[in-house]
Amino acid sequence: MSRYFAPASTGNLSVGFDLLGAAFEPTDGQALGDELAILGEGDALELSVSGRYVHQLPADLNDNLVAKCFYAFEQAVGRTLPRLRLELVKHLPVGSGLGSSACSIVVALYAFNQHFGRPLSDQVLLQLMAELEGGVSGSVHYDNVAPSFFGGLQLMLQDSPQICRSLPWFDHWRVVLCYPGTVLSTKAARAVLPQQLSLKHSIAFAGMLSRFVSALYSRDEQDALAALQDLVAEPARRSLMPELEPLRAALMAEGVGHVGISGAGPTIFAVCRNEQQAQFAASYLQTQYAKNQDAMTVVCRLAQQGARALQDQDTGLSRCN
Ligand SMILES: Nc1ncnc2c1ncn2[C@@H]1O[C@H](COP(=O)(O)OP(=O)(O)O)[C@@H](O)[C@H]1O
Ligand SMILES: N[C@@H](CCOP(=O)(O)O)C(=O)O
Repeated sequence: MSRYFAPASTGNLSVGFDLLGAAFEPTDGQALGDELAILGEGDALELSVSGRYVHQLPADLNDNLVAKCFYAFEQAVGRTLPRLRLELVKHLPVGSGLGSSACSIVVALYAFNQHFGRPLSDQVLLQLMAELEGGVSGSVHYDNVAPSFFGGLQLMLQDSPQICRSLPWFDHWRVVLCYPGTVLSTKAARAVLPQQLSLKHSIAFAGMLSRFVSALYSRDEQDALAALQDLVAEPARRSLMPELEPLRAALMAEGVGHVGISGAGPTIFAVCRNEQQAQFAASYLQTQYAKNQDAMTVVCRLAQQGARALQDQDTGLSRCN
C-alpha cells in the first residue's frame, strides 16, 4: 500500500484573484489536506471514503473527483491502465474556500502518476489538475491546484510554459483559517463576479498585485500587508459573506495584519504577525464566526511542501478539530 497527501490552499490571497495561491499547514502538526491510499490493483476501480468531512462528499462514488481523475489520467496517458483500489481520507470540508476539490484532484493525480512510473511531466499534470478543477468551478484557474501540488506561495505566470513560480514569504507570519461550517460553492461564488473591469480598475488590480510581489522581494512587511487588497472578487462577494466587514474591523483594530476571504469563501483568513496574535484571532473567529459542528479554526504557517508520498511514520497526521 502507498499513501499520499496534498495540503489545503487559499486561492487569491485577496490581492491576486485567480493568480495567487498559498498552501497552508497547521502549526500543531495536524493534517489539513486530503490523503489518498493506493491499496492495490484490481479488475475494477474501487474507492472507499472516510474522514471528518466524508458526509459532505457526493453519495455516488462515481461522482467523486478521485474517480474522475483516474479516467482523465488514463486518457492523458493514452493507454488502458490497471484499475486501482483506493481510499480517500477527506480531511477538508467541501465548498469551503480551502481548495477542497483541488486538494482531492491534486492528491489523486499525483498518486496515479507516481504509481504508474511518472508518465506525465509536472507541467502536463498541473494542466490536467487545472482542467479538472475547471470542470467543478466553471472555469480553469490554477490558484488552488498549483500551491497544493508544489507547496508555498505560487504566482501564476500568464502565457508562460512554466505556469507558476514560488514567491518569497515572511516565515514568522501565522495565518488563521476559520471555516464556519456552512457551504458556499465556488461555482455560485464565481457567478456573482463582474464580467468586465474598467481600464482604471484593471490598472489598480495589476498595480496592487505588483506592489504585493515587490514588497515580498523587498522584505517590506508593512507594505506587503497594506497591499493585500481584493479589488476584484470581494466587492462582488461581500453580500455572500456579510460577517466579513465587522470581523475584519474588530481583528484589525487589535493589530491583525490582514483579514480576507479564503478562495471563494466562506472560510476567512487572517494574516497575523506572530503566534500570540494568531491565537487571539483564532479564538475570536471561533467564537464569532463558527456556526455549527462542521466548523474548524486552525493556526497555520505556509506549507513549503506540496503533494507527497507519506512514509510509514506519517501515521501521526491527525485530523483537524
Ligand atoms: N473528493 C472531492 N472533494 C471535494 N469535492 C468533491 C469531491 N468529489 C466530488 N466533489 C464535488 O465537487 C464540488 C466541489 O465544490 P467546490 O465549491 O468547488 O468546493 P471547494 O471550493 O471546496 O473546492 C462539490 O459539488 C462536491 O460534491
Ligand atoms: N480564484 C478562485 C479560488 C476558489 O477557491 P475555492 O477554495 O473556493 O475553490 C475564486 O476565487 O473563485
